[in-house]
Amino acid sequence: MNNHLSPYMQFNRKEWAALRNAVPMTLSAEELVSLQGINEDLSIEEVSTIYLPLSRLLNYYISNNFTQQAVLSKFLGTHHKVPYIIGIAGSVAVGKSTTARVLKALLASWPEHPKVALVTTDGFLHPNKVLEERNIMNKKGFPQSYDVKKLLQFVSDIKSGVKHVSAPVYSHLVYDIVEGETVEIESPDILILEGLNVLQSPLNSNVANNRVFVSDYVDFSIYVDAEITLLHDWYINRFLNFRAGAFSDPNSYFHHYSQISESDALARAEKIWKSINELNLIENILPTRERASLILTKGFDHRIDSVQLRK
Ligand SMILES: Nc1ncnc2c1ncn2[C@@H]1O[C@H](COP(=O)(O)OP(=O)(O)O)[C@@H](O)[C@H]1O
Ligand SMILES: CC(C)(COP(=O)(O)O)[C@@H](O)C(=O)NCCC(=O)O
Repeated sequence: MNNHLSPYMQFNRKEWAALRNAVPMTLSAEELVSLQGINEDLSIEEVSTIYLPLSRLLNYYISNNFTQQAVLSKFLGTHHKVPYIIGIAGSVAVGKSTTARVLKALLASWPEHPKVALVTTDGFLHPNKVLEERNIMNKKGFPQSYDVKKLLQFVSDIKSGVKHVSAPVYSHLVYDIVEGETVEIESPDILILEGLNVLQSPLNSNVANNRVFVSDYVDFSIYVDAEITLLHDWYINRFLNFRAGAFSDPNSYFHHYSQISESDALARAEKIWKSINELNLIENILPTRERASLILTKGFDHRIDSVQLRK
């Protein structure tokens, strides 16, 4: 059902899936296997019902953008080619990185084989050392925990056509920035920028008098949404999975949680969710949802129930 006053066209799962029929799409057996490697819980039905039509839609937008750039090149008499940036935002544990990795694989499998790079904004968090000095370890993921200036410089370099750009790396397992590790970006056609802050504005950033937003550089933005109770469950599950994987790895931040009882670890995870991630969602992430070009709303089991596309 479409509400005339809403800036979005609304599709339920069935309506969105039907769009796929208008443009037949197939994936090779090899491509399906490689997608399953991204996340073993990701269903292939979900990929073909939701993510394939989405990648098809993005393909249209991106082709259109590249055609416009070719027009500009003709007009200016120069070679004008700038990467297309797709932003993916949403709560901690909603599935941003899984969505980003699926889209990366699908976009790269088009016949044109565009070069797709993926960067997560976690890499632009201040290292734990700085968060500790500033006494904001309990604000990790909040606007003040990011080096926004560095992040803006990164996206600005990409959009200015700088050929070689590098981004710092964050590890969930180490629970910190990995010193000396970077992702190297070499003139991609498409950059997927994933993180809870990609739609945030200077109003909640830590750069005084800054008038530029990360989203100013984003061509198409996706907000992945779900009810808080589901997000809570997905966060706790992921925490317990990290804990289970950390029993034998003393370098993992979660190793500590593998040394205490499961119920104590669970109580700790509940507390972190409530006092940090849920609070951040309500104060800083959810208010950015209506700035997105597209909203994917998940239900039980990460199944996408509805899609809203900006008119
Ligand atoms: N489409 C999906 N189907 C099944 N499980 C998923 C899906 N997307 C994410 N998950 C699971 O949900 C949890 C959070 O996903 P993740 O991609 O790490 O979220 P985020 O990057 O938003 O923090 C992980 O345990 C992941 O395996
Ligand atoms: C590093 C993060 C801010 C990033 O979020 P994500 O990539 O999981 O969406 C988050 O995972 C986090 O560590 N939050 C702080 C509280 C905690 O969960 O430990």
